[in-house]
Amino acid sequence: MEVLKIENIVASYGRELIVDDISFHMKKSEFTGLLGLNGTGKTTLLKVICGLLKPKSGKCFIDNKDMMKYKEKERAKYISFMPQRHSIIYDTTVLEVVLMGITPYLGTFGHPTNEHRKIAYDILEKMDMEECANKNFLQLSEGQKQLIIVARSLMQNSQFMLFDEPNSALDFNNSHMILSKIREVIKKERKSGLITLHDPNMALTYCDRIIVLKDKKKFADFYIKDTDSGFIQEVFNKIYEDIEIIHYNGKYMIVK
Ligand SMILES: Nc1ncnc2c1ncn2[C@@H]1O[C@H](COP(=O)(O)OP(=O)(O)OP(=O)(O)O)[C@@H](O)[C@H]1O
Repeated sequence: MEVLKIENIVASYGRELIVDDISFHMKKSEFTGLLGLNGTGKTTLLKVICGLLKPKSGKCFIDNKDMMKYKEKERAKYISFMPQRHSIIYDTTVLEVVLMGITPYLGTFGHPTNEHRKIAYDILEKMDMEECANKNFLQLSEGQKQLIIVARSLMQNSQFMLFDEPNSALDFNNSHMILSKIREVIKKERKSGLITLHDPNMALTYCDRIIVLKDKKKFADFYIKDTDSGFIQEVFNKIYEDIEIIHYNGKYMIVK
């Protein structure tokens, strides 16, 4: 699996058009930030890409196979989606939540093996969360829950990983930790990530490429290292207004 092609996606809820003709490709070893103001359709687009929402028109292809031709469980082996809000409402341990990531690989009556448990522990350890493994998930703080849901996505180990604001409830340190962890997995294992973020500086720090949505359309799509600061400033000024771009330690940062 080399490329996920997102082609001419149009999506709506009822009559209201939300995403209008968006196309791009997700490639191996690439980490892409999806930016845009509240309500610009970022989550809607992610839901279409992972197959949770049927588009009005347009298609997604993995290596030229229409993704809708895959059964849900099969598709989950190729694409993971970390939603903004988890739907876990029953008592279960943190470890069991992380192990849910392995479900697409198990048969109907299959259970996670000891090897799976070891992998889940390792992921928790890398996030400094191993001491929580046997705690009740529902009793964690919202930020800790968010870390565990990211861990579940990493456990799923899909080629294409989608994350919807995985750092929205995280403190400054954990926010940086989780973004650098996701980047590390993408680079080491040659995966491909698409992440919605509200802080453009996090995107400029950790992503290779930035896609910006505006007025239901793809407004900009650029690779940070190939793009000059003037262009980036122009794009972000049209979104965030009155910003300036500064160059610090080899990275761009924007200030308002
Ligand atoms: N289930 C739904 N039914 C109807 N309208 C919806 C639904 N989900 C989202 N919308 C509408 O679609 C538009 C885009 O929402 P979406 O959640 O995709 O935006 P977003 O860019 O992810 O926003 P945010 O940054 O606030 O998370 C919004 O106007 C929203 O009200």
